[in-house]
Amino acid sequence: MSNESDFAHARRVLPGGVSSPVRAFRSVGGTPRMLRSARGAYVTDADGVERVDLVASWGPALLGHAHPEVVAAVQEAAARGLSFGAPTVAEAELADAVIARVPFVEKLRLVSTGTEATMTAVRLARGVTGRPLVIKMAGCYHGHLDALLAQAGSGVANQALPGSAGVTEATAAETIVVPYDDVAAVAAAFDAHPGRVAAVIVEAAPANMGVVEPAPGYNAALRRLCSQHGALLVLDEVLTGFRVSGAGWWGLEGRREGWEPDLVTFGKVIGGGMPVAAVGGRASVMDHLAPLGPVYQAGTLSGNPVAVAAGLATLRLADAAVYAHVDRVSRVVSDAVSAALDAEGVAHSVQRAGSLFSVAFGSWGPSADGSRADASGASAFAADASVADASVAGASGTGAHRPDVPAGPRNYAQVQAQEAWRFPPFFHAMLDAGVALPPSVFEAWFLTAAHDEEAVGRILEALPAAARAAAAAKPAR
Ligand SMILES: Cc1ncc(COP(=O)(O)O)c(C=O)c1O
Ligand SMILES: NCC(=O)CCC(=O)O
Repeated sequence: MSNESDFAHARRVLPGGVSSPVRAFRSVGGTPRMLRSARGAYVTDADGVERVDLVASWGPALLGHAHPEVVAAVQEAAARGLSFGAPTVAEAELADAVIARVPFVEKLRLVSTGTEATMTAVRLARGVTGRPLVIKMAGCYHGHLDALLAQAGSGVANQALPGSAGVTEATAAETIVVPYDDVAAVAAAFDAHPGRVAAVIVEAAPANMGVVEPAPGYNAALRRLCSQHGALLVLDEVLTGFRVSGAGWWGLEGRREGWEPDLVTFGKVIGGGMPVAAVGGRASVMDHLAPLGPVYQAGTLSGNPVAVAAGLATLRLADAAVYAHVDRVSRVVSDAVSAALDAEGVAHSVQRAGSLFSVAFGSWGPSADGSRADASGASAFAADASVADASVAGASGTGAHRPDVPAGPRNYAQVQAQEAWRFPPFFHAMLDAGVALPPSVFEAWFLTAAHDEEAVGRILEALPAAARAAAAAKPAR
């Protein structure tokens, strides 16, 4: 067993040697490390090399890998049977746990992957409204369903694909893609298709084109536009849900601002490392799902008892101290990344949204009017002010001021224009020094409750050499 021989084996029998493209080292080069085990903040590869892990299974491992109490819950559930194909009380308990944290959710449908959750949300929105079209934002990833693969960020960004082969023109035509952070573009899309938009779907805080923190009032403006036009707002919290706070990104923003989506999707942390995801919302919307309503949705392994046990145990353990710790170590690591890059004169932006962060390479200065660099963004917020004016009384307006919007790329086009070629040498220097980052500049870095002083110390030690490698990088010719 070794990384090289195991990956050669995998490549013979799995396309690209992987079960999901983001795991391949396409954009950073080299051979993916074949993992043998994971515990706490560490992963061990087939060569027996242990590294500090900042992938965290792409988000689910909020508590760290193989938390003993989660593993015990899984073992106990497995001993009672792996799958029943019949309802269990644990599913209702998991729904209770979600509803307690995210009170606008009255009912939940459990599925196995985030993709299924967003697919179900889109079908439900179409079924409820009787309308065909969906508006999504360029650079937002919602899983690999046909309807939402256009300009999808994540692995699609790495492949430099506009979308995916195999998606029919008819399907693509039912998705309207607008730039992120551009309220006017959403308003224009509604105006161009009166009475035909079923839903706007947005990542609660985008983290698949790197992290882009929503500008203050952006999600609220989407809420108002959806209400004005009779469409549903689908807030995709697959990545942010139960990770950035106990009530996800909505808990950091929507609760304070007083808005709610019509549907919310969860994945990743809700399953604690096992395949659980969900779509939730008000009963009046959710009850359109079969068996109560006409929108069909099903799954042999949906609500799987072993997976649900992992999710329940994870949510029960994810208390305020866990979130405070993850917030703190994320800040320590992201500040250290920035300091290391500054020390080498590498222009960059650390992109933060709650405890999520990523690094974008390049320069983004505030524009002369104090807002930001690109003209399209400035016009977006002039439009947002008019949306606020037209909104229902009591809703919070955002205004055209943007001093609180961080500098850095704010949409997919800006993200893609960065000096992405600085990332591969940075990534490999970290890997060589014993720190595993997500193998793409477009992905968020994930800290966990298990990243203690020692693990964080190892990350900090690795950074100066990685920053030197980024400084020495040259663009491909
Ligand atoms: C915001 C968001 N939505 C949906 C998905 C799809 O989830 P899954 O990979 O479980 O299908 C992801 C996965 O990364 C995601 O980040
Ligand atoms: N941010 C993108 C993902 O988390 C996807 C993970 C995977 O497909 O393995």
